[in-house]
Amino acid sequence: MTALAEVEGIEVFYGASQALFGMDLTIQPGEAVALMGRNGMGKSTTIRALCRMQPVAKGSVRFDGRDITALPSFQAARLGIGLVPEGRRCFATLTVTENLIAAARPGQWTLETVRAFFPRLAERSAQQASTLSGGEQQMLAIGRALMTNPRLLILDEATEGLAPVIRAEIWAAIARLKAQGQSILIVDKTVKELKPIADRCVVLERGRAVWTGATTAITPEIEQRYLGI
Ligand SMILES: Nc1ncnc2c1ncn2[C@@H]1O[C@H](COP(=O)(O)OP(=O)(O)OP(=O)(O)O)[C@@H](O)[C@H]1O
Repeated sequence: MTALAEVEGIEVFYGASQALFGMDLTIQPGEAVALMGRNGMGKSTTIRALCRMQPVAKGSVRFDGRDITALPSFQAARLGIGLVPEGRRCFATLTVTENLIAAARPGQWTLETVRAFFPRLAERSAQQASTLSGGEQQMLAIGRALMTNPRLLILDEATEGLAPVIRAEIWAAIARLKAQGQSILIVDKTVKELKPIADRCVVLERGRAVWTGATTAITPEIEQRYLGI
């Protein structure tokens, strides 16, 4: 089976400072993979490299068997890499509907199906994105990514800063996507919330993958060693 996404031995720099030191990551079709690790270990940088928003100095990025290492980000998006960025970043002055339509590309996800998936967005159709609650903005950010009909949906800290009840709602939505066969890459910090959703976990330490395995195989020792504060 051809992997959906394959990051192999990548090195990434911010100016003179190196952030990734031979990072590897594979996502199979239909798989939900969690990218974990302490602050500053390179999770967001790995995502940025995969989305082609960050140049890769060494190694390769492949999507559906195709080498995309040198592709610009808009072309990676066209191939089906859909990012829900950290901090949500919707168009603040546009309405919910305008935000969704602006992202649209042909496929099963349309304004109607996204509204049915997040009824809250249907209720808020005409409301400006800037006036939505944090949870609603997160739903809109996910809705926007779905509107691109991504083959791989990437969620960077999707539940950060949200109240527990809203977090649960977002996790439930992600679980529904996973059940529909959506391939997902999730960056998040809470093992407890990731366990029921992610099939596999890749742990980063100082810019490389140091542990990978089934999410169910994460022991308290692994948590303490790589994720503990
Ligand atoms: N724009 C940037 N310019 C310079 N250095 C950066 C930049 N973005 C990230 N870095 C550095 O690259 C390294 C990896 O950062 P990255 O944001 O990928 O980590 P992370 O695991 O996503 O962390 P967090 O959980 O805090 O978001 C860190 O040392 C960070 O300081």
